[in-house]
Amino acid sequence: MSTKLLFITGNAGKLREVKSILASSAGAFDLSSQDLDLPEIQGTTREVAAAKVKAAAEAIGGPCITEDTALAFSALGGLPGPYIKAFMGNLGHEGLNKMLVGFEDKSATAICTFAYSAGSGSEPILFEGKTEGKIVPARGPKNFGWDPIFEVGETGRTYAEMDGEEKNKLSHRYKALDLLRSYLLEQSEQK
Ligand SMILES: O=P(O)(O)OP(=O)(O)OP(=O)(O)OC[C@H]1O[C@@H](n2cnc3c(O)ncnc32)[C@H](O)[C@@H]1O
Ligand SMILES: [Mg+2]
Repeated sequence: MSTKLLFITGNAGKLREVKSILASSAGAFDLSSQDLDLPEIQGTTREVAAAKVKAAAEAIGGPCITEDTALAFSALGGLPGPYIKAFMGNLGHEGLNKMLVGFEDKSATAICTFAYSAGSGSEPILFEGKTEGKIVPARGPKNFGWDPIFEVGETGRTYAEMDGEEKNKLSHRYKALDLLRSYLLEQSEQK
């Protein structure tokens, strides 16, 4: 029997990647999604993720998952981190590069935190994936967020320069989702 997964997100790029990453677990998951406007608190990536899935589970009244993406610049002590959406929206690719002018260290960590709640009132469980890289002037198609300015590890390529399959093998999202997938498969075996 397949495990039902309700992914609360308003982000089409996330949903596309989650579907394609889970496609390798043929038939194990029955994924649906819903867009809810949830409050996102201030705090660490873990605090933000836990609060979001709690709010989602209360609104839905049942089990669900949420996902939070952070982009942490080393030179800025981990900022913008969970606030990357506002920085990206207001400053764009060029502005994000300009934030690091004056710093030699352009390294950054992409962090994905999936949060699972078994239902309203139940304690969230978090699954975290990280991919190291550096911030560079935009290269590649501008389809998804800050993909064009994040050059991955030693690959010499930005996320945007990779095809979906390649990004989904090494991305922050893949690593976090793989942990969530293992957890859910174990749970369903125990039933
Ligand atoms: O409804 P939710 O799931 O919260 O979707 P969101 O778009 O609000 O997403 P976040 O709060 O997690 O903010 C993360 C920001 O980073 C962007 N982003 C997320 N994952 C990304 C990825 O893999 N590559 C590039 N940009 C990404 C995303 O578009 C947002 O601007
Ligand atoms: Mg959001």
